[in-house]
Amino acid sequence: MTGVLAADDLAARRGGRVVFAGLSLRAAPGEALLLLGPNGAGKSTLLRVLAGLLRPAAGRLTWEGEPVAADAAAHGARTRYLGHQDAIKPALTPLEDLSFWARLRGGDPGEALGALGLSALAGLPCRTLSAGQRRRLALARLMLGDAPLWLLDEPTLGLDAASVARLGVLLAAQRGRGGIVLAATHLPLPLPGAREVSL
Ligand SMILES: Nc1ncnc2c1ncn2[C@@H]1O[C@H](COP(=O)(O)OP(=O)(O)OP(=O)(O)O)[C@@H](O)[C@H]1O
Repeated sequence: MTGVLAADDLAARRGGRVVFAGLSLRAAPGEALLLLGPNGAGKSTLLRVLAGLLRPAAGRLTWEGEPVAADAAAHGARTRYLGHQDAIKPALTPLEDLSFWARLRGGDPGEALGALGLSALAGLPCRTLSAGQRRRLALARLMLGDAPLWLLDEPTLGLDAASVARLGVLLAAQRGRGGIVLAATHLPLPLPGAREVSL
């Protein structure tokens, strides 16, 4: 499940305004990149471009040397994107949520619940979850199916210390099996040896 992500001379525009230009990066199997910069610098925008959700205004984005735009479905399948919104249906339970995604992607919903400390909440409607519990459920989805590219926008927002440590275990496992992690953050993340990309 390994591969190299490369961006060359990327530019992105939001609302008609250039947010960044001339941005290049490369992430090899097992690597982690931290996207840093002030509010509005373009970190979320860059993650959306890398996820294939936003077309770059200029530049080239490749996976294993092939343009990702040439096969958007393949890029979607290899990517797990965690945005600011947790995209959780309030009527479903955490187990139902993860079971839905497991049917699409594979993996074990019970294991994913346990990894984020959510087993005791498995049968509650998601509308009753706290903000941090919802974030943990969104993070638990990362465990379903092996995707080589994880793109995470403020993954620790709202998490308690124990959950940050649990996330650290997930991130280390992803890198250990040759996956890539790119994370935008204003907070310290459990990503030892991550390279920093400043916007
Ligand atoms: N949907 C949109 N329409 C127009 N402009 C947008 C849109 N989304 C973001 N922008 C603008 O693009 C710029 C970059 O926003 P982005 O969310 O990528 O920044 P960020 O670095 O992630 O910020 P933060 O640290 O606050 O999360 C900002 O100036 C923002 O106002």
